[in-house]
Amino acid sequence: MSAPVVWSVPLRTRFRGITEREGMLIPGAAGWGEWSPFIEYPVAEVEPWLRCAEEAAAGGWPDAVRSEIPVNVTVPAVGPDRAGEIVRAGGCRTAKVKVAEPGQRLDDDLARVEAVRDALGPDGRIRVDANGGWSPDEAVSAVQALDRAAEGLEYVEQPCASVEDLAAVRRRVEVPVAADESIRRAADPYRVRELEAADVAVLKVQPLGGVRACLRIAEDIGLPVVVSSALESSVGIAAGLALAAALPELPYACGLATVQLLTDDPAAEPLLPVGGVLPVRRPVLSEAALDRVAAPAERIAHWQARLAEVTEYRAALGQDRPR
Ligand SMILES: O=C(O)CCC(=O)c1ccccc1C(=O)O
Ligand SMILES: [Mg+2]
Repeated sequence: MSAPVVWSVPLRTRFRGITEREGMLIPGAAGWGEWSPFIEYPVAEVEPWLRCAEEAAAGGWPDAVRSEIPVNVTVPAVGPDRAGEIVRAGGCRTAKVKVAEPGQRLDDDLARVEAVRDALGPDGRIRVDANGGWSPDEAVSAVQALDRAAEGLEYVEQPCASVEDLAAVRRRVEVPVAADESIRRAADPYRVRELEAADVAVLKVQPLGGVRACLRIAEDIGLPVVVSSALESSVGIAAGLALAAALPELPYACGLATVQLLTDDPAAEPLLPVGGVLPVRRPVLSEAALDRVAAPAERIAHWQARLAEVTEYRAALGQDRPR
């Protein structure tokens, strides 16, 4: 059995403030698992991300009930021309557009969404993701304006940061509301259900502790689920696909087409959509690709130290094995 590998690749365009994405690939009996928490996350928050990688490596994903997953193209907070190019290159019938980027204005979002509508044509679907960037009042007026610019929004993801504000906005707009950070970074993901704060649950397998853990949340939360990536390589995307494939119902396109945002990938055939869908499969890694994406020595040392930190954290909790 081979040892863990650390990969690092530049992004095609800056996304949530990052220009480079990196992580660790962990081998196991069932194949590779990906552990790629964001650099700034503290140890308690990155521990469930490791559980996801360990589950992928060890095996035990639930049975698939479908073999293809419809996906959205993800449009970062770029200018309108670039947004149109990304949508046309993606070949998807649904686009998710980032809005409320720090340092930008609503006019930038409106121009981006209009360009996405032009590129998609009248029957494509448009959703927007504000990553909690608006106050409730800002959210209400922005959502109404964006709904007009898009000629109809499918939903707005995480318009405000807190779950209480999400619930308040949901009562003031007609556009459906999706919860993302209110589930994956919340002490209690079920507050979304208690407060009736959302119409859609966005689930990401790494922050939520793996495919089986997410399947349980999906069963309990009582909302339609959109499986979305955390900007993983094809190895991590495969875990999201395993969840999307196992859900009894999948009424929306998933946010798993983000390998398009990376400049390279460790897989011989990266998980890029064809005709708006991704196949449900694990990628095969190639030696040549692993050489290209290999991280420099100081980043390997960083990830090894971080892994040791999680191991110590688990031991301190009296939990040296993952839950
Ligand atoms: O859902 C998608 O289309 C892509 C994934 C995505 O947007 C994302 C990727 C990394 C971190 C956060 C987010 C997010 O949904 O907020
Ligand atoms: Mg989101």
